[in-house]
Amino acid sequence: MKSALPVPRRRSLNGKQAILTLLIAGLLSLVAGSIELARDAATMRDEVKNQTDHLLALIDGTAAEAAFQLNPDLARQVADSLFDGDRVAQVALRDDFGRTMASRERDDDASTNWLVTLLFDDILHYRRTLVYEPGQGAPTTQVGEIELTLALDSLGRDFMSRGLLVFSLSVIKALAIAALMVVVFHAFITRPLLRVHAAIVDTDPRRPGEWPKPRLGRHADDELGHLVVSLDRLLKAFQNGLDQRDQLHQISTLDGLTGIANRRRFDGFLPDAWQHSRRSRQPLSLIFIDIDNFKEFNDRYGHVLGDDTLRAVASALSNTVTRATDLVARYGGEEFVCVLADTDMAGARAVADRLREAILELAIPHAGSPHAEFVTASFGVASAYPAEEDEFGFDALLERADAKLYRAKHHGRDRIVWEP
Ligand SMILES: Nc1nc2c(ncn2[C@@H]2O[C@H](COP(=O)(O)OP(=O)(O)OP(=O)(O)O)[C@@H](O)[C@H]2O)c(=O)[nH]1
Repeated sequence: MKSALPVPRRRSLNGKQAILTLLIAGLLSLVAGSIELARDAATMRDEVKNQTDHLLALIDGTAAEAAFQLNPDLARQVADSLFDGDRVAQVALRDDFGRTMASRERDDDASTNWLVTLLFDDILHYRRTLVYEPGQGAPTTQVGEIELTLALDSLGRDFMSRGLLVFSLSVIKALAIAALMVVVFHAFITRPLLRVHAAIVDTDPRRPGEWPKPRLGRHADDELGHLVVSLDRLLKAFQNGLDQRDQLHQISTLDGLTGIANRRRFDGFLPDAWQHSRRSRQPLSLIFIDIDNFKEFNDRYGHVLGDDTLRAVASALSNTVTRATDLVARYGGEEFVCVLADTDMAGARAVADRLREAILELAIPHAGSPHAEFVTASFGVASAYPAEEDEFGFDALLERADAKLYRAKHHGRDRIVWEP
């Protein structure tokens, strides 16, 4: 029967593991990306300084020549060559008196962000003194200067596009490692764990010792393998406990002398049979059986033979009533009771006839019996169709069967008395 309890929504261990790993990976990739970005910014600063120094070194001779000759055309050519592209915002070439010989300037975008300003503001400006070397041992002369300012917006654009690439690559690397970790963890840890979980879920709680113990292969020697071994021991011990409980329960419901069901078993069985009949709207019958003049038998043949007789009668009764839904029990002393499920009065009388015959067929001598030379028994039969509202009617059925048995005894024994 299915439990009516609400089944809690199961969350996937795999899913949790994947989300957690991705979260950690995301966090790590942010940190790693930022570090990469900082390193790239430092590299870019060095590159920009070196390139600019190199550029200024390249034009240094020509610029000095232009300043020395006070040649504005050459000075313009120098300024133009430096101003090529968008990296330079402003360039000016001055003679030794500070007069501007050539200059170029473009508007720098003022909206450049704070990070770019912070990173590059201190390497934007360059000023070089122009020195003329006449050669042939003549002394060098200072002839002017060249001033150059780099464009912050251009540097910012370059840095942003490089940074985006570096940062994206770092994030992609971290995510790829995380995905690999998810797959590896799933294969090595989560999947075997889930197999243990599935095996426990599939275990029949009534037969825990027969659980489908998972084979974990390469995990046999590690903690997972030990977990399965410990679980196996635990479930087997649990199974032993259940088996012992069942054995004790069986022993406690069996009669020690005859081996058939005892009074305790009968007391539990009758109400259940009654409820079953109520539900299925089937009749239920009861037969009380009492060996006749058994006191006399004991007195004449002794208790040992008396016990043998009780065993033989019990065996005859249980061999006659063989349906799984019926029960033969020793009610007490030399008295037996028989519960017949789904059986009406006619059926119960037929069973009682067969039981009487079975006892007679034993042909156990009973010299002291006033009415027969063999052991006989008296029978009281009662039957009922349990009504839906009659939950405890089995007590009345018991009383009625007992009353019939009393009448059978009263009317000379060795007989079956039934209702009405
Ligand atoms: N050997 C033996 N005798 C038992 C056992 N249990 C009950 N008895 C005997 O069964 C006898 C029952 O005697 P009564 O109740 O007087 O009934 P009865 O002699 O059979 O007479 P009716 O039932 O009226 O025919 C008693 O002598 C009990 O000692 C048992 O386990 N072993």
